[in-house]
Amino acid sequence: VIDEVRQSVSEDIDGAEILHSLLNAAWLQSLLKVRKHFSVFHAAHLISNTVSSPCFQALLSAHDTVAQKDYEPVLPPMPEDLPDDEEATRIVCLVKNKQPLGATIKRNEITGEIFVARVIHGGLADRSGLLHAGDRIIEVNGFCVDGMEPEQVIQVVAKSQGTIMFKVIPITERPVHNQTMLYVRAMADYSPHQDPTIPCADAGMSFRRGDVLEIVDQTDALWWQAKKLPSNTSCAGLIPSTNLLKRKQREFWWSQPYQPHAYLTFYFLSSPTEEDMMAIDEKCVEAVFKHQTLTCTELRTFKKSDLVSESSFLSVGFRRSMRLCRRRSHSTTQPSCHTRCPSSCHSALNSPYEEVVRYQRHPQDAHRPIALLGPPGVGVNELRRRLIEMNPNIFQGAIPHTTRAPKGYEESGREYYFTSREIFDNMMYNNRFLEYGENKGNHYGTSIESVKEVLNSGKICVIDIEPNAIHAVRTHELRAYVIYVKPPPLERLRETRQEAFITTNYYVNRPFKDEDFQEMEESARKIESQYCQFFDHVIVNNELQDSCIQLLTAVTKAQDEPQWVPASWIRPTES
Ligand SMILES: Nc1ncnc2c1ncn2[C@@H]1O[C@H](COP(=O)(O)OP(=O)(O)OP(=O)(O)O)[C@@H](O)[C@H]1O
Repeated sequence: VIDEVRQSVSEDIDGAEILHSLLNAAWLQSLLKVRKHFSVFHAAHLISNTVSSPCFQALLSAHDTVAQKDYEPVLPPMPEDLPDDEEATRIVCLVKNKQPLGATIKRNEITGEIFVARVIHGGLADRSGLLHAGDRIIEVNGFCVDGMEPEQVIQVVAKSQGTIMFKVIPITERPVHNQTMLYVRAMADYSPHQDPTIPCADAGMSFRRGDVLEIVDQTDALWWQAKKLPSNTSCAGLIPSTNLLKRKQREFWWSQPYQPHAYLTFYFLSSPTEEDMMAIDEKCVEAVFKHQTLTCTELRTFKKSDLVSESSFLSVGFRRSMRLCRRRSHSTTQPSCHTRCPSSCHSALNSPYEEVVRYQRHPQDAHRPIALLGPPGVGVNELRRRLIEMNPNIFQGAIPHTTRAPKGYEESGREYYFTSREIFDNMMYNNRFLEYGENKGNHYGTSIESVKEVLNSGKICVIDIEPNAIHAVRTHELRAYVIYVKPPPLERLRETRQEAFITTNYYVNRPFKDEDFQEMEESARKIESQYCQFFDHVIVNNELQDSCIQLLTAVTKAQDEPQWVPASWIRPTES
């Protein structure tokens, strides 16, 4: 066609005539017919495919469900007697349901006016988007609130049924919300009802060391808003900011007799400093309802019967002398077993919140080492031994270093790495030991390299550590998963340990005595009070078989499922 037209143009023939004959050409008419049929068929085919797709069906069904729903209660009509300067006021109707309203109020002590002090993230007020911190409340359900006590205003709100109507003068300049996503692990306990400085205890959120918190609002420099994870509530609670909590800890620490780790267990909070007064001397009242849920775990991959297999294996890292070094450090006030403290550990110790991120080990990455700890005699080594024995192709201990001479049957790199005192000291000064100690004049230690050696071979390294070596394994370099083995109640210890033997300094181990159990419990209490925030998992070693299954489950999860880990492991800030 193009050729024909081109020819006609060059021959200077009447264009209209050509166009007429072209459009009437039989071939063009047929072509147009085919095209028409094709496009109708194609569109119909496309539509029928789309409509019958499961997604579209689900969408239609969702639409029908929503459309059939009656949304109750119907909001009341807008009041007719709105003042002339209606620009300046806003009527906000919120329908009460079982969720918290999520706002605190305060009174200006000079003018007697009532203001919204804080809107809690995720609460009803926040989700409505209609109430903001700084809005002045003039009326609640038709009651003028000026001059009322905040508690009286709350009473009015509490008594109202169905709908609550607020008449407010909106704040002219709303503060910019600082809502960067931040997850932290609490390094201290906090209870809002024991904190006289919190602006509104009912809006506060308690937490315990080790809890993972999602910080949802940092607008206020002193009081952040957070949710405890895992959470099934949309409404956040007030918690002290890092700086405020640090200050409270410092004040508490100075008010206590000397205790090296007092800051970790503070509950009672001192009175606010002058700087605090400006921001937190607000009279705030609110009722907040909260719920918590727990999740449960399941065993994957291995069968219970696997746990009793009796294959022989090389029992690396179970050396008695190394364990005795530790035992001595428990029984004396002077530690005879020392640990490496990486530079990041000091900042971790000083901060009340540790920033964490969700970390999922990539299948090609090295495994996470498993660090077991517990009070002496609780069964750390029994569990570790059984785990390795069950599958020596997957699990292995780290080979310790020693300065003692090898015995006839021993080989360097099998039972121990036999090293000179000079090399040992060198490694010690260069922070290459996770922990080290002395027994009968000989030195023993577990090196970072020996752990990495196991990991590099593709196996999961399972070590037992002293509690104060936690900081040495919770590093970007090792990324250990820490499991605490806790003794069961005294009664259960007596029942289950009838055949058990305690490791002693003497050649022969002896059966447990009652005072051993009591010492174990006392030691467990101390460990928990200082280190529980660092435990990734806790196993109560009651029935040995159950504990083995729990250990295996935890170890599998540590490798295959996402975990909260310090953010510094993923984006290290220190060299
Ligand atoms: N759940 C249990 N039920 C019965 N006996 C147990 C249980 N757990 C461990 N035992 C026994 O208790 C004794 C002490 O356990 P284990 O040697 O593992 O202690 P440990 O925690 O490694 O302490 P240490 O290093 O100080 O010896 C062993 O005889 C072990 O078989």
